[in-house]
Amino acid sequence: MSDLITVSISDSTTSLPDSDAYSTLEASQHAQLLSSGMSPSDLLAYITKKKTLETYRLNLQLYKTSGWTIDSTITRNSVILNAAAALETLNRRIEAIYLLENNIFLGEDVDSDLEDEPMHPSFMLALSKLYFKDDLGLDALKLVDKLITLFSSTQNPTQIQHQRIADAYYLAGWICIHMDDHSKAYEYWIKGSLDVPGDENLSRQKGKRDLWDGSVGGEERRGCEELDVFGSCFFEGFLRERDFSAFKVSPELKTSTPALSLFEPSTQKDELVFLSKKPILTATECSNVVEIVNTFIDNNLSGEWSTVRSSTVKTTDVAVEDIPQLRGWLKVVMEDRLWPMLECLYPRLSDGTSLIDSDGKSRMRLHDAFIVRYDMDDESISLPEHSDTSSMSFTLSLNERGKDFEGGGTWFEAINKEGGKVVDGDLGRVTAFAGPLRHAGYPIIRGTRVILVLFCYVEGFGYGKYIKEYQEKYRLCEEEESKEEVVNEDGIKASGDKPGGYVVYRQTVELANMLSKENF
Ligand SMILES: O=C(O)CCC(=O)C(=O)O
Ligand SMILES: [Fe+2]
Repeated sequence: MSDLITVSISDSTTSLPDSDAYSTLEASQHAQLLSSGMSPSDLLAYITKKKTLETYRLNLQLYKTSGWTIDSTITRNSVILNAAAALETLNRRIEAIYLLENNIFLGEDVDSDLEDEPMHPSFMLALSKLYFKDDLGLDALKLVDKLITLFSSTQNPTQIQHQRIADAYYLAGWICIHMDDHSKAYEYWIKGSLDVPGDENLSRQKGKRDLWDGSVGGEERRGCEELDVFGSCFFEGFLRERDFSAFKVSPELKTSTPALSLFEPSTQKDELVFLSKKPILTATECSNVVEIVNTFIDNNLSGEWSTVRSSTVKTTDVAVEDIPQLRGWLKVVMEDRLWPMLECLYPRLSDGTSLIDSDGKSRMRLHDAFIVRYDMDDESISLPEHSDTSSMSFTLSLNERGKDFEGGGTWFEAINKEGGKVVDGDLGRVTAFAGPLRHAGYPIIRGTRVILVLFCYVEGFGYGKYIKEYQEKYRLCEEEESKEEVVNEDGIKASGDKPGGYVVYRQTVELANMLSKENF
């Protein structure tokens, strides 16, 4: 999960500053640097760094001279915030944190005159973002909670305060997602959307719960009949041994597989990946779904697939929540087939509970669902190694190997110590696995492969603490840092991708935007 914060989702355009802020002297200096061999992107980085340093120095100077007593357009708070933002951009986070915590410029000969005053809310929000980026999730959450409490007691909040509280709720949710506690994240987002009605980010998150949670109504079921939902592939309940091929974590890789920590070892028996022996979706259902997706892309995206994630390779996918015709169908599939399947595959969690609550209802919830397309002609042929933001994930094959494509499948690192293993389900079959496992979309070599991917979580089961404990027990963090990527002679990794690849989901891109908003 650490790539969540370290990956910088920067715009790769290399346009130079506009002419207003750009003197002739600077322009000629830059032209010289370019002609001496500097690349445009290096030049842009150089210019940005120089400007940020200037911003920092200017604000330091304003602070030293109490500039706000002369210039009424600035305030002490804005000076401190601007300076801290510049420090963060300059990769001087410790100084930025110190400045916001103490109102003192570290290493500068200037005293604070604000020592005993309570921290300003804008500092709290900025500081919690910095704590979060610095992997201090608990500190960040504590501060953001304080901010939420503070605002809850504010009468008639201003527009700015409204935005700040919406951001605080939004950030709180992301901190929880990063700590692998989806239930708590949605709690913050739902409460936030009620406290700050109309905030787009918060209502979209609440909208996901309104959409996916709760039993399927009769109306929704009837609407699904066309999709052959009640096809003949139905199992009379699932049996782990009979209906699935199970893949064990290789004994040599157990200590480097924290995903094991989510489950009770005696019932899980080191089996974290399962492939259904029979189709879970009928052939008609699969082709109907693919047709609906293609029609959606044609009608809404001018026939062009795009992506909801950020990756080092070209990826094309679409979120199921955005395709109205598929929503009811997916709900029925989850309730009737996928949740019962998980109950038999993952009978007991590491906290001793099961996937059924005390009322006999499933605790499984959908976090995100995507239709993913790999297409040889479109150069989107694989997905680099990653772990999902989920306790359990599914990939379901919506078209046919041999007929529609060759290659592909889901690669898992932990189930074979010699370069992992590709698990490839045929049409309508499902691969279920523990989300924190390292896996990849293995490259196709012909045609178009279409799959449905689901990220799920268990209501009330925050698994972050189990992962952390496991990592600490086996000191995985240090190992991971020093772990070299194993690359074959042809420069390709066992997972089928090039070295250094990553993939992060839409939520991570949104998160990165949120963290950099208003300079933080
Ligand atoms: O292509 C596959 O089978 C894997 C897809 C996957 O891991 C994902 O979309 O998160
Ligand atoms: Fe994945």
